[in-house]
Amino acid sequence: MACFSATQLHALSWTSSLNPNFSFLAPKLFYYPKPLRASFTSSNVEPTTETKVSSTAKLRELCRGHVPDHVIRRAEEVGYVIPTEVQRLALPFLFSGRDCVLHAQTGSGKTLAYLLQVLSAVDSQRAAVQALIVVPTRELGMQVTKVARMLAANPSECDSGLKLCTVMGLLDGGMLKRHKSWLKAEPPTIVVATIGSLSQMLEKHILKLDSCQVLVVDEVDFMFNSSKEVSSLKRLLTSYSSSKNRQTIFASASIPQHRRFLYDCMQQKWTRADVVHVHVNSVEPMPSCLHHRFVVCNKREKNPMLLSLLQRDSPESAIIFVSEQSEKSKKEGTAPPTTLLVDFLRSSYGRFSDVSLLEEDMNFNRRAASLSELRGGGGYLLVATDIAARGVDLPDTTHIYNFDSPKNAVNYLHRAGRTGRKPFSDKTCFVTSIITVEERFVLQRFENELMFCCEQLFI
Ligand SMILES: Nc1ncnc2c1ncn2[C@@H]1O[C@H](COP(=O)(O)OP(=O)(O)OP(=O)(O)O)[C@@H](O)[C@H]1O
Repeated sequence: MACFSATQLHALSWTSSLNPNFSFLAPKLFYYPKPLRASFTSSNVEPTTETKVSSTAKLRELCRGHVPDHVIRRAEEVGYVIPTEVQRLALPFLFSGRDCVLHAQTGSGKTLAYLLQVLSAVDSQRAAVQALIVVPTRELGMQVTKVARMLAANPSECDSGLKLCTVMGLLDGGMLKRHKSWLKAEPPTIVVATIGSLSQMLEKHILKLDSCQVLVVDEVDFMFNSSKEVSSLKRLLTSYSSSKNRQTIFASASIPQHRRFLYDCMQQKWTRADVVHVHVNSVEPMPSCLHHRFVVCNKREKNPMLLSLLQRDSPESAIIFVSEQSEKSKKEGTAPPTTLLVDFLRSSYGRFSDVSLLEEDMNFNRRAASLSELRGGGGYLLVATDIAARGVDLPDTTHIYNFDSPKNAVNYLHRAGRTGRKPFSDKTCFVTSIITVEERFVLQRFENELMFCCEQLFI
């Protein structure tokens, strides 16, 4: 094995981050001197006196003078009293108006961090779109819209005749006709949008971003990696509005080659040059309360193996990830693997009254119904494709099962991150992969890249 000095390694890691061809150096993390738990990079930003926050400060103290009092009260009412680490570190930068890349573990509270800044920047008395939040899926969009509306709601001011901050969900599969009338009649203060619906509105000049002060792109690495979305996203960042006239916030739990990404942000003018990279927990990309396990079996034994695992674990609430149906199998008219598994579980596993399903090919209403049923309370068993892996917040999930292996380490991280989503809880949650012997080395690669250890179960 080649041996590098710390300086050489730093240089290599920098080069590898800038040049995608160096990505084979991924396990470099093992040779790194232990990085800081939280780091501020790109423009070598260290917290200044104004941005330094005591580690015991409550969310109220952090937000005072920036976020309207009724929003802070709402946040407290729903239990957001102590800030999470990313909130404590990022909010001072966000409130100062700096562009930020929020790079922190799944379930660490990035949504509340950017929503508090959005609600501090907008003026609800102005009828103009002042903040835009772009998300990759309708499901995540509905969730963010709901949290934004919940925080913005203020019945007492409504009574006193003051206008409330309005939030529009401009999401794929929504009623675009109704949204057009809404935008023309009285523009909402905040728009949460998927890029497809947003682009239609921008191209037809129904939505204008002249007054947009804050632009958030959630799950930013996913958006830049999606061939369908990337050109629209780039147009949004540079043509439809200018980084000079807005605050830009990017968020994700995974930003592979983040130095390269920050370099691109500045070079391509997606952000201003003094963008801050708030990187929390760079040593541990996944929450530490997760216990990772695997079982080995033949492909044909996967169903009974899953059943044995469910009977053994007796999960309170679980998500089972299954691969999407291949184009070939669609053409052949075969039933999707998700449907087959749901049918199998419905007939052989009686612990839950029903097994829910969430996948791309379902119509949007059924997808929405599936998620709201789960949020209704009580335990659930959800069979899903990777559509549920990004951003979806079902905090009661205690177990994740990878019935089919994720395509890469980033997908593993986001699937695993659908559990362990209670920021101040140490309760162990389980991520279990059902693999064949041949897949063991792939899982080992994920373990190296994401720095976790998987225990083998013998059932
Ligand atoms: N300060 C807080 N106190 C208590 N709970 C919080 C706090 N901030 C966020 N949460 C809760 O933590 C959970 C995860 O938050 P959120 O969805 O923002 O995570 P995230 O960082 O965006 O995760 P992902 O990368 O998976 O999208 C949510 O259920 C949210 O309500």
